[in-house]
Amino acid sequence: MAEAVPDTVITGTHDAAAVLISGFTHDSRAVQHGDLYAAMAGATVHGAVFAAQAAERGAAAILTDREGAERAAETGLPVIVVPSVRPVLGPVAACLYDQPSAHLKMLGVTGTNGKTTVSYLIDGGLRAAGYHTGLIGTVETRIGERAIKSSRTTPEAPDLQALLAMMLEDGVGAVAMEVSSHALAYGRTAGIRYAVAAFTNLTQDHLDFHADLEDYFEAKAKLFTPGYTEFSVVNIDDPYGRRIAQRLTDADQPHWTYSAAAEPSAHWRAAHVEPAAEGSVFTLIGPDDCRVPASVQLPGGFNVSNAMAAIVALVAAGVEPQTAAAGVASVAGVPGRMQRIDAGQPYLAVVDFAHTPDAIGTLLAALRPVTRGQVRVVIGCGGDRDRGKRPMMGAAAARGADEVILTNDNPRSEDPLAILEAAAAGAREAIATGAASAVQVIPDRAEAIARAVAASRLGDTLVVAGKGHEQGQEIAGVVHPFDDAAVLRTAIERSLTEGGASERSMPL
Ligand SMILES: CC(=O)N[C@H]1[C@@H](OP(=O)(O)OP(=O)(O)OC[C@H]2O[C@@H](n3ccc(=O)[nH]c3=O)[C@H](O)[C@@H]2O)O[C@H](CO)[C@@H](O)[C@@H]1O[C@H](C)C(=O)N[C@@H](C)C(=O)N[C@H](CCC(=O)O)C(=O)O
Ligand SMILES: Nc1ncnc2c1ncn2[C@@H]1O[C@H](COP(=O)(O)OP(=O)(O)OP(=O)(O)O)[C@@H](O)[C@H]1O
Repeated sequence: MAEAVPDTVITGTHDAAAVLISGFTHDSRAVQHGDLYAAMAGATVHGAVFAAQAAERGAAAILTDREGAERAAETGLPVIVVPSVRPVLGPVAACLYDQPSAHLKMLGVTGTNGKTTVSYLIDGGLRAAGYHTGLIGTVETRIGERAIKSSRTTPEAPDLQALLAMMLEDGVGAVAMEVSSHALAYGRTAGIRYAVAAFTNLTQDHLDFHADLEDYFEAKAKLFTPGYTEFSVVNIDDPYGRRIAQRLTDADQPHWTYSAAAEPSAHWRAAHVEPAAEGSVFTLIGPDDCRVPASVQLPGGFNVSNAMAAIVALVAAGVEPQTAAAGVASVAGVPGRMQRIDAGQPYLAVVDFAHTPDAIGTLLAALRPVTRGQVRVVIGCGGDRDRGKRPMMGAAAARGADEVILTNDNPRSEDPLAILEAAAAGAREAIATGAASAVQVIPDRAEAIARAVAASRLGDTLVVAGKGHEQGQEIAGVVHPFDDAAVLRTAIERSLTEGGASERSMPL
């Protein structure tokens, strides 16, 4: 390992060179017998504080920096001291697990919105091409048919490399994975070189973590450089995508651009787009007179863009265009992303994960053309995260929906009413400047959903947004079971039994 990481010093009373390492973790609470424990500086505490705990749990050695060296040495374990721990986590983990990603076709997706959706669509295309697949992202990690719940969008490097090693052992040939900006800023994917990386879009999010939008952009832009990827696929309908494409052109790096808005300069364009509540049909036009009939089972124009990202990435990874399009078309749905809830009600009911101002605006705009009546949205904002986006989310909801019910998302450690007030202020501001929306605040999420269901009529659209696939609601540090899809379905079923109005039993 000392060769893999420059400026490494190994200390301790043992013969460090002879120590056998069987696993690797950055969390003392997860240490297992024989693990290397990475003790690093965090935003709140230095991991070396937990060196003794790691030793008690059976750690074989400690990897740390100069700041942590003394505490780590007190354990009596061999200590590997590097200038900074985070940047070496990926290369060290890759080395310990024998470079699993070198034997896998890796496809990475980044962008503020669409990572999960595009990853699932890529997975569908890879399966159609005959691959045994792996999937890593916000909703779950999948190794073939086996699903493991995710706690991060992109796992920390030791966990990520361990997952890739498990995939390889299971016979996985290709992996679709989400690459978050946190992962790029922290180097969680260091040690992986992607065959293809795709960029969907960039709008405001995560400004609790990134200094500003430019810092957020530069974190994402890293993925589209030769050290990270062999080939880039970039959405040039997005202004930040255009900046990345320009950099790739200037540096003569291999890439394809795509545009759902039929931008003539794009390598890949969508034509003859037919949107419907069930999804969209379109023709994909690409280089060398390539014309592929394509479709996506997820409603909304932005899902045409997501389908394009997936098909183009698959083709860049060597999949035949027709096979890629057929695989993407075969994906029946993505948990909590434009997920239709059908319980026999005469209106469209959808659960969606939109939790940024842009995603809410895009979501509501996409639902408007497939709605004959009113668009109604139930939405809240998460606590302990980007505060600046709350009024913007309230405003986006008020501009896009006829009726907005503001409710709790995951307030976490914050005062739920203060979060709701910030979102309501944005909604009021939007109404003052022309948005024609009725806004009410119902903090209890189940009650808000029930009230929205009670108000919904034939031809309306009801969307419960913000929590998507999540199975819990975090209030004051406690996670209570809560599943938007289940709560919405139950509320609809109850309203149909209790209501009985003839209007309610009519087909959509
Ligand atoms: C903002 C952020 O990403 N923070 C990450 C950061 O936390 P931190 O710097 O505060 O760490 P810390 O609490 O000071 O602890 C320092 C070190 O001591 C260790 N420790 C701590 C306590 C203990 O008992 N034992 C122990 O070993 C920690 O594992 C850590 O290595 O380092 C920790 C260890 O690597 C991460 O778990 C933690 O992710 C937190 C939990 C998190 O919520 N991250 C989110 C925001 C995130 O990464 N999200 C992205 C994107 C999502 C999206 O696109 O929507 C994702 O990829 O999931
Ligand atoms: N291409 C897109 N453009 C704009 N909005 C989108 C796009 N794709 C999805 N969305 C919206 O963003 C929400 C989140 O989508 P998705 O989970 O695929 O993105 P993500 O990047 O993985 O987000 P996260 O990392 O927060 O999970 C969706 O529920 C939808 O409302």
